[in-house]
Amino acid sequence: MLQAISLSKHYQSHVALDNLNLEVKPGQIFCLLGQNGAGKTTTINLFLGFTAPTSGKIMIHQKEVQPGDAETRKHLAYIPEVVMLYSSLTATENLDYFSRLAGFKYDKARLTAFLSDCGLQQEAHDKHLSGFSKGMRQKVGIAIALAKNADVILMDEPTSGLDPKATDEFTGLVRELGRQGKSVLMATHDIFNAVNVGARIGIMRKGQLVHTLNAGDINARDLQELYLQTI
Ligand SMILES: Nc1ncnc2c1ncn2[C@@H]1O[C@H](COP(=O)(O)OP(=O)(O)OP(=O)(O)O)[C@@H](O)[C@H]1O
Repeated sequence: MLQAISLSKHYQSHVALDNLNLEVKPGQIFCLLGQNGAGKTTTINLFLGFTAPTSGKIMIHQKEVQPGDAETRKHLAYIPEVVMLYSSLTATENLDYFSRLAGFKYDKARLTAFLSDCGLQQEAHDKHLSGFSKGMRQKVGIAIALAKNADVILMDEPTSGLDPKATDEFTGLVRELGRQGKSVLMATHDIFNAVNVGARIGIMRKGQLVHTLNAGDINARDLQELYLQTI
């Protein structure tokens, strides 16, 4: 479980996050919406322990996150807008390498199963990443998160630049992560996708979480209207 408690982050006199409270339960997908500069990436970076809060607390499984803390990082996986992988290695080699870094050693059959479960076509498994589309890289990124056995997955605009089919496939994978009991916090600009995938939706403005709602209680059109009124 993820919690932000009265979380604030200041950069000199600039307030990037202002007393943010949010919770993502196991199996829950939480989509964070907000204009450029609203504070979504700052929130994710604080959960990742990349930077320290000015005040307030970040909790992962009831344990406070300290910047650079290896213990809490074990539970986390991160899917950024562009997943950084080794272009000169194949999909299987990347998965093997990052799994080992996280302390897991899998045989070839298991590595293949992770990649297939994430929808990467078999013929791509042993190809170098240099020829992969963004959607294919995102699938390898999710496979790494699964292989790492992370139960908290943080995503920063993971569908930006994906075509509608790749976005739909990605959405299916994220829903599956939720079914497996993972907590997913996703920053996105994609209102339709947020309604489609998100159990909870938060709208941020100027570092504050202004609205939190259930995806089931709103359609994309009404959410867009609320979003435009909010920002
Ligand atoms: N390292 C930094 N130093 C100074 N200001 C920063 C730093 N990082 C972020 N900010 C500022 O904090 C605010 C929040 O930025 P953040 O990147 O979290 O927004 P965002 O909602 O993720 O935006 P986007 O949708 O463009 O990714 C912005 O005003 C940004 O300029």
